[in-house]
Amino acid sequence: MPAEHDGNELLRTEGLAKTFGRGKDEVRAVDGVDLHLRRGEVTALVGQSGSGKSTLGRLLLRLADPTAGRVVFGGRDVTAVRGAARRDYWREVQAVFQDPFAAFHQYRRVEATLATALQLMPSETRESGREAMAAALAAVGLDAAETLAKRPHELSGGQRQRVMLARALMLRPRLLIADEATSLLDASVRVTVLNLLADLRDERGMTVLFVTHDLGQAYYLADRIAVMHRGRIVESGPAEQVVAEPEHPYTRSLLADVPKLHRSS
Ligand SMILES: Nc1ncnc2c1ncn2[C@@H]1O[C@H](COP(=O)(O)OP(=O)(O)OP(=O)(O)O)[C@@H](O)[C@H]1O
Repeated sequence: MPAEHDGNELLRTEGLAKTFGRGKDEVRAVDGVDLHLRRGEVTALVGQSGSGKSTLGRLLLRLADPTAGRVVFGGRDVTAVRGAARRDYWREVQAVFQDPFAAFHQYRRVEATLATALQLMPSETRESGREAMAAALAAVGLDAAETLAKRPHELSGGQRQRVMLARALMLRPRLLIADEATSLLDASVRVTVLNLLADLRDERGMTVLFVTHDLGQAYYLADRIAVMHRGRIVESGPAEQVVAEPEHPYTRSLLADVPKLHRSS
């Protein structure tokens, strides 16, 4: 796949790498990745467990420092942003993860969880925090009056994941990274969340990086698919093309093992 340096590009990585350990224990979790995310598109990053997807996601989020390479967001090199500049970056790039329980305190009410997003908002807009919470909950199909006082155990898995999406949306990010965000959900709820991500793209023009081990879900949702294997992107292109005419043997092996979307695992 040739590099795309068109005006539609929101994020790109250049030779991005992350190595853990040394000598014989060395693991090249991310090994020279050139990833391109276009504005207003869903790109799926697909690979089996251990292929390096989460490490790449953490590098993009600036939660880890790369061993080599660059991350360019909106034309700006963000590879080494820290402190206030990193907090600014997090307004533009938000993430939801597999287990919404893990990210937040078990006994914390939804309102307190959503309030943590306000800390990242510019102070002049914090006044309207409650409205921002209600609007974000409405955008994910939840009612503020019913939801704000609830604790995680009073919500279903799908509702919890939608609360985490609402939290991310409050910051109106330009890029949303969804890392196995639908993996633990029941099949019907999973389709609801996948459709919600599609709506965010279609109605808000949001750019989404959808990280998954499941090529079936990737095909359902994504405009483009990048296949990751042993720290490298081994194949990428329009979703139709990658699925219909896979070039790499690893992609073909993933295809042979596509779980049906309506199955729960
Ligand atoms: N902090 C770390 N220290 C050492 N090795 C690590 C660390 N984080 C990840 N690795 C290794 O890097 C490789 C890629 O891991 P990573 O979690 O990114 O893969 P993944 O595709 O996201 O898999 P999963 O879906 O199971 O999380 C694995 O071999 C893993 O053991």
